[in-house]
Amino acid sequence: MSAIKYELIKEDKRSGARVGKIITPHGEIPTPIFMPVGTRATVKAMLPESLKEINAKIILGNTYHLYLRPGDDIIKKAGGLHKFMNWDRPILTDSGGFQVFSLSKTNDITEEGVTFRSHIDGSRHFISPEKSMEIQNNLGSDIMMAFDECVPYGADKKYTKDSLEMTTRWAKRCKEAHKNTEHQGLFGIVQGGMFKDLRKQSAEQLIDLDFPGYALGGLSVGEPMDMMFDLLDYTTPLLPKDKPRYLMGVGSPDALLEGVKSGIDMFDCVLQTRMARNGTALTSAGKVTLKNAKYKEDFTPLDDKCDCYVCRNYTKAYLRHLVICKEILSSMLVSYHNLYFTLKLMENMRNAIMEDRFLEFKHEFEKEYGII
Ligand SMILES: CC1(C)O[C@@H]2[C@@H](CO[C@@]3(CNc4nc5cc6c(=O)[nH]c(N)nc6cc5[nH]4)OC(C)(C)O[C@@H]23)O1
Ligand SMILES: [Zn+2]
Repeated sequence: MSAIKYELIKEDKRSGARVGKIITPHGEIPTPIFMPVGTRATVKAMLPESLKEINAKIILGNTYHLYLRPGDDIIKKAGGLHKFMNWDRPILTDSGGFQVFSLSKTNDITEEGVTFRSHIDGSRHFISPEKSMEIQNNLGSDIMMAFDECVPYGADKKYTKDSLEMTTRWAKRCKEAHKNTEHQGLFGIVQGGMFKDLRKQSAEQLIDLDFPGYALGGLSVGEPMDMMFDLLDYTTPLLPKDKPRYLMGVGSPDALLEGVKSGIDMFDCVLQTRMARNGTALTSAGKVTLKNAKYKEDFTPLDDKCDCYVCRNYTKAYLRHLVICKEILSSMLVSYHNLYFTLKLMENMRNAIMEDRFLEFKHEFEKEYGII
């Protein structure tokens, strides 16, 4: 019996968009949903109470980072990641493979697993599918991701095919090593690079292994946006309708709209909080770069269409002042607004799908945001 169940509530008649609900041991998640990224047991500059205020339903943690610091053994002793970070809602943990490739300098990939040097102190480590399962089990996340190889953008077809076939073998090993099936669900990750036939092969092989949910990996890795959207449109419908689909590492408002249109249910991205720390806000009229001198005496809210705590209590001039002075509060307030804006966009998409006006909503948003 899987710890993760999905209920399909409504399908859009004119696109792949759909509304659903994911039921997890730590609560229910309405979909489509955006998941704030809490890599090292914190969504940067956000209190758990603030995350609840903006209606965050699920956050991400990361196996690679938490294994290196503070150590999954310490988090286990603390009673698991939920207790350790004071977050009692669902948590999804990525499996570590991707971070090894994107963060650590030297890594040696074999059938057994990956040997790498820590990006923190250069110490040598080894992660296998079994080790990734052990770490995620110690963390106690509601949704665990299979250990996979994310091939770099531009990898050739032979390498990509060999890699996806190893990722399938690793997924099988993860499933066999996955013990705590009552309390933790395990999602497979579709690879296949930029090749549609390999994406199909990867999806079919993982569907045969029967996971409670499927992620699209190997995207948002530097490929052109329209290439990602084309692969999305092709691959998403290959996945089971009665299981959640998760697009890893995506994304900006335009990518979220396209992903929902293709039938994606779950998203995560560091963009919202990373941009905030650089003083850039997402608003209904597009991006606002607060450092711009034109905001020096602009005493209007960040976004006059946003009803969040930040837009109700502060002005662009004040936020610009905080950013220029590199005040810690600037990261807190702009992160709060960017995440609220993104979660509100997902809620508005869910409502539009329920009311059979998703494509109209998408067009209106894109026009006002400046995408079209
Ligand atoms: C969009 C934005 C701002 O997000 C940033 C930066 C560069 O892209 C990101 C986001 N893209 C991304 N693609 C992924 C693919 C996989 C994957 O195939 N497997 C597994 N296990 N996890 C994955 C996680 C992923 N995250 O990846 C890092 C390098 C984490 O920084 C993120 O641009
Ligand atoms: Zn706001």
